[in-house]
Amino acid sequence: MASNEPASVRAFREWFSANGGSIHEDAYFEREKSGMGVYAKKGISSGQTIVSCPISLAVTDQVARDYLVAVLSDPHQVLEKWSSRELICSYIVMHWVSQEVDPEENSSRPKPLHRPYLDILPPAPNLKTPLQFTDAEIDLLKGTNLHGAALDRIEERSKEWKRCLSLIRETSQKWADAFTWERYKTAATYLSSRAFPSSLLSSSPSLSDPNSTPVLLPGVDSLNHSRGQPVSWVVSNLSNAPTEERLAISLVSRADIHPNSEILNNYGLKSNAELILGYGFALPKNPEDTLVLKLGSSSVRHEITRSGDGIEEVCQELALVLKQQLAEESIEDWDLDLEVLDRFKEMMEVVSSKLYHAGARVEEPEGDVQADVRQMMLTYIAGQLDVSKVILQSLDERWQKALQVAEEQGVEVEF
Ligand SMILES: C[S@@+](CC[C@H](N)C(=O)[O-])C[C@H]1O[C@@H](n2cnc3c(N)ncnc32)[C@H](O)[C@@H]1O
Repeated sequence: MASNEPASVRAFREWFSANGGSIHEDAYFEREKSGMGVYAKKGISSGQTIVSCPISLAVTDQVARDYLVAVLSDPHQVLEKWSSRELICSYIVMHWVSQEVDPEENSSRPKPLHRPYLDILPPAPNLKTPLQFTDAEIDLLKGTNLHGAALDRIEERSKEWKRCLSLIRETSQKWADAFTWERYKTAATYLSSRAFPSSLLSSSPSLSDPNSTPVLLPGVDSLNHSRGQPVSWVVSNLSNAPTEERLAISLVSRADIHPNSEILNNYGLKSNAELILGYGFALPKNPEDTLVLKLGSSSVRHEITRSGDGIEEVCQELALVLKQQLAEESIEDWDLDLEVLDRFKEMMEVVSSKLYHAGARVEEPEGDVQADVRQMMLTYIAGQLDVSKVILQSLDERWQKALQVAEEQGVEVEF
């Protein structure tokens, strides 16, 4: 219960409410493997606000830029080119850097503002996205879509870190020494696993605005995810003054919450690949899983769903490729269909075999591989295999139909 909450949570609550935030009186934080979970002391009925964060407490790119402009030497032109992620990650890392290198209370430099918030976030060893994977863990993903995506993610973040580091170094070598890759990865993981789109802060909150930037909302981001959990976002005015600073974003539960049960959020419909890359967890039998297929050197990316959406598009692309290869030669439609299905099936046999091999490697209890990462990968690979079975089954059904068409035209197909 609240009185048994860790000291960091008590400090967070104090800071949060002193700055206009509020947490439902029957909600309490409990330490768990991934960080914190939020639970209900008593039943909480649908329609109640669970947590409300003033927009003035949000970590936005503007907050990050203002701080960096104040502490760095001559940053203006360079900061203009930084992405929202670079700004926010650097702002987060500077909390640890300034505490370590510049700890005196009376230092004239401005202090970053979100220390009590960062103190309740999961420590680096609890984070499990590919940014934290060991080389052995990354290697286990070979043969899956996630392998390339994980390597790309690491390379992108590493480039960002180096860019940020070089500006920090111009101000202080000591700061640069403390602005480590490990810390940047932790900040980037906080952002990928906890950020909300800035479009949520507008008067008509939306989760899908392409121009939106990532924003951290202390307290609101403390809830774990449950697929389909009914919640809503409400932008409200904390006082009568209609200024931006007085606005707050609240998470409202749209389901009754039972005593002692976890209070959950809904992060939206995400595949296990997205969940692993950004959040470091996977859901068993996730209905949002997709298998990504690309034909040869084609740049077209086909995402096949568990219900088989996307298969037809692969067949169409294969048919185009085949027609180009045949050039002037004419081919009956049923013959083209069978040829397409043959090629698709061959491709799927390779894909499935790579997935089976990846699964078998992950099951071997060897190497520098954490048990929870191993389990997460098995869940992911099982989902990939499920989709590949859906595809193979659909190809068989399509094969039968194409044969029937051939027969109706009096053709006997030889194998
Ligand atoms: C926005 S935070 C949620 C609160 C978090 N547990 C904390 O300590 O603050 C997202 C992180 O919580 C964990 N998480 C959320 N939902 C989860 C779920 N359904 N299963 C496993 N881990 C989950 C993951 O580590 C994820 O990166």
